[in-house]
Amino acid sequence: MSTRDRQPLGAERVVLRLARPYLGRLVGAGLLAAGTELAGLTLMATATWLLITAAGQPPLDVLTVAIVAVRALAIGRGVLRYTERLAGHDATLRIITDVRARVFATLAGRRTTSDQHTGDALSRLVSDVEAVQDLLLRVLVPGAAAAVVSLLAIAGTAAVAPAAALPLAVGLLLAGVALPAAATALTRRTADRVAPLRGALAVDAVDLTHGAADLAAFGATRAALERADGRGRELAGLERRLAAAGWAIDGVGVLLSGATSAAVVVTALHAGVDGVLVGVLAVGTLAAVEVTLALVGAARQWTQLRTGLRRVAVLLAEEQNAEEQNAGEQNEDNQPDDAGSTAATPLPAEGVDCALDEVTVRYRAGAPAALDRVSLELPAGARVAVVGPSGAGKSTLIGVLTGAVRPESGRATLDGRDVRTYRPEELPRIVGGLLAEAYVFHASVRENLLLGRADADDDELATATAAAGLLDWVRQQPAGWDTVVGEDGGQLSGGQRQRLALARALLARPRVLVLDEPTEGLDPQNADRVLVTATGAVPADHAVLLVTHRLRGLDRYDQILVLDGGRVIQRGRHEELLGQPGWYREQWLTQEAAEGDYLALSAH
Ligand SMILES: Nc1ncnc2c1ncn2[C@@H]1O[C@H](COP(=O)(O)OP(=O)(O)OP(=O)(O)O)[C@@H](O)[C@H]1O
Repeated sequence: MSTRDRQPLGAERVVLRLARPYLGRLVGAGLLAAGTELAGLTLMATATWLLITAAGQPPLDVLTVAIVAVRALAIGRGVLRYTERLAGHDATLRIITDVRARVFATLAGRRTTSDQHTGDALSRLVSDVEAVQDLLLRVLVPGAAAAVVSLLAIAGTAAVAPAAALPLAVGLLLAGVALPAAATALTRRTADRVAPLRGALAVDAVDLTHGAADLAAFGATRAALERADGRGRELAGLERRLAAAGWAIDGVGVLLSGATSAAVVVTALHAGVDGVLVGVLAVGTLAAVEVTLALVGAARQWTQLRTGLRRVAVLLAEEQNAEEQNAGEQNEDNQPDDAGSTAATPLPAEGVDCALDEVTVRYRAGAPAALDRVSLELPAGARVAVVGPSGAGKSTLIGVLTGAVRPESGRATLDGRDVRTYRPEELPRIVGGLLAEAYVFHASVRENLLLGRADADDDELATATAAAGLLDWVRQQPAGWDTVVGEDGGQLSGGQRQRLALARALLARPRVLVLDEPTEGLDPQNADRVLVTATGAVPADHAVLLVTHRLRGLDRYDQILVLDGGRVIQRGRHEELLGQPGWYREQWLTQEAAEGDYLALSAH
């Protein structure tokens, strides 16, 4: 069966498969939880026996063992509870660290779906991964403990009063199976709506925060707040409904506990069991049913967790399919250096030859192709520019090169090897640079730059910053390299922010430098100057792929690709393209005319 045909595994199975390396720890936690509950039950039964027997004022030595046992059980139960919590959380936190890393890797490497909201991603990383934690800690561990304690309680009762074991078994079955099933049926539909609603609310929160300025500018703040408020109220309503169902079920649980205890007492009395033992059975039954009622809570938790778990499972299945597909493609390539794992591949020492081979990209099935059979040669040291109208597919082409966008067909290669067979931490050192909407961190200029290359010294920082046209500004700042730039570079102008991102890209010195609109936000003269100094700072054997709207300066480029609607409509050098009718010449004439007007205006 091909990996494409494979259905995602059930959510619980996906999680359990990830938990497999930690199974020993989880079983240990389950046994400790069972031990804790058993210690509690035995404590109640022994204390009851002690109280009833002591009322008859027997000699002290009759009571000594029970007194010691009560003390030991009381202390033991606390110790067991503590170690159970430690073991359970230790196992679970290890598992969810794995899960979170995988969910993050899948979300980070993904640009192919349209439901890409930061808030939704955040909700997947936080709430949905917490669902995995809750499944293990609040469903599986207490569930296992309740099952073990129930069986031992029935066995213990059967040993003391065989007739009383039947009503106890029935009560425990009702408490541990029927009531949890009823709880699930009652709350499932409501619970299914809670997780997506939480995701939507997280999306609203991120939109309201990050988009506050734009919402205000368009007078849409009130409508957006009302929408989020409406969702918040709907969520609160659902949570209230879940809580009400929970209380009702808890009430039934208490009734069931009393009824089971009464049935056990009546049966034991009929069977002629000793009065003291009947008391012990009554209290023991109450304790056993209470432990089993934990399964109702577990079932309720499980209904609330299912949607989150399913979303995590779908993501993890996606990641696994991608891994398997990559492994398959590598084997198909059958190149000598591809024989082992991707981890074993050494980085190419010098510049690399990069190419796109008949690449087609579609963001959604049935949608028009964002790239349609695009081919491109970018040998080591080449300078290639990609131009075209907005939405032509330029950023998508960069996404394919950097491995962020998965082609529907065709492939991007570095020295003949598919970019997607490189490890995620390895690829950016070979192909990378300034991508669209580069993020500037709320940190100092130096820290933002060092993200490009952690071991760069001050001279290298200065060279890259000068090439990006930002060095003078840095020198003018009282704090120099330590100037803090604000959240997403909020304390910089648009142009300074862009130059900082460009300097970081230059400092990283990838063998194929991609620059997506590197001079956006700069005035025309500065844009031209910065582009010349920036590309001049790139080592001669490194390739440069520039995406730009501005055609000035492209006469220095070896090849220009004109994209429109995802297709290459023109290809050639600047002079060749100017010499033929088409988008490039028209755009050049328009820009030159506008530039003339701009220069005339700025001269006044
Ligand atoms: N993540 C995405 N999900 C769905 N469609 C997308 C996504 N990213 C881009 N597209 C679509 O793919 C097409 C090409 O987009 P792309 O961003 O590559 O164009 P572009 O040439 O870089 O545009 P611009 O010059 O405006 O940045 C567009 O129709 C766009 O709507």
